[in-house]
Amino acid sequence: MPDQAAHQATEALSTSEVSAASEVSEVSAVGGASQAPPAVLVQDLWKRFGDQVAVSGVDLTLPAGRFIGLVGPNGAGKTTTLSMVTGLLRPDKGRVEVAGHDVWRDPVEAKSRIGVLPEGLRLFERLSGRELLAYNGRLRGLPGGEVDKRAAQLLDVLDLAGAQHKLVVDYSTGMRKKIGLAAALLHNPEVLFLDEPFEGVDPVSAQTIRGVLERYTSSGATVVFSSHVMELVESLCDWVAVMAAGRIRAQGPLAEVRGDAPSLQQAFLELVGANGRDAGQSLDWLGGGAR
Ligand SMILES: Nc1ncnc2c1ncn2[C@@H]1O[C@H](COP(=O)(O)OP(=O)(O)OP(=O)(O)O)[C@@H](O)[C@H]1O
Repeated sequence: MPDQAAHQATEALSTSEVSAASEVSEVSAVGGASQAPPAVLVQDLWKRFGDQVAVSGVDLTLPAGRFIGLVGPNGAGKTTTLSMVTGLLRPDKGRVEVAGHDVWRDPVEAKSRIGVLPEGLRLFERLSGRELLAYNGRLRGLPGGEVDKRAAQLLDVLDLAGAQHKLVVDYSTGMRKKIGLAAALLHNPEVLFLDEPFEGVDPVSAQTIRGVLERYTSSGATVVFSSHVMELVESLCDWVAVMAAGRIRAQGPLAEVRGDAPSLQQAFLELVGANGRDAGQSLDWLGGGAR
């Protein structure tokens, strides 16, 4: 039932809303995939916080039109990398292009093609969900009528129509993720970056979000999302980059990165060197009861 609901809901999004993304895929189809710029190109990216090197020499080439997962253990550098790729944090060194535009030299062009749902999303709490979308749409330069139409459709699809006049400060964690996603999608970006988009989201809402994202990528747009949940990445993504200790350990089509391992989880544990790590055996006092 949630599957059907998500399908019907995503059908409600008009084809005009994905037209920019479709144009991208048509270019690839006519000109050949090799001629379209990658969705994201990262070269020799570095970031240090004091003594801590958070990102050390990351190179990434993420193809357009894919559902891409960026995975890695806590502290691997995923958020820092995504922040630099989306123009939110200045790199110490390196180059980032999104859809062929340099994020740091040509930020206006690059940012008009990007949608972002960052970690720890800060929203204007004293606006209603509907007002927040109207504000974002106008900031993005969309005409008022178009903003109204898209906002109403997104609120409907994401099951927020009933809460559209409620203040954002009164939204639950999952509702905040969904309104943040709606704001990130409103201008129909070519590349959507999502930091842990399913965290704190219930299974029905997760299914709805999934439906929206699948519809979005099927029209030629690109999703890049970070997650710790390997089953989710394995079921959603067709391209994966694995990060550990500030470096990329593997990147490529899901099947290639998984290799002969029985699951992405197993491949991940091997790639980040976590296999065989003491998983609590040294805590010989732990077990309840004894003092
Ligand atoms: N503003 C900051 N100041 C100091 N250190 C930071 C800052 N931001 C990140 N770091 C450090 O950089 C490293 C990478 O952090 P980052 O948040 O990018 O990792 P992550 O892969 O997103 O982790 P998680 O999965 O736990 O969210 C960590 O060691 C973190 O402590």
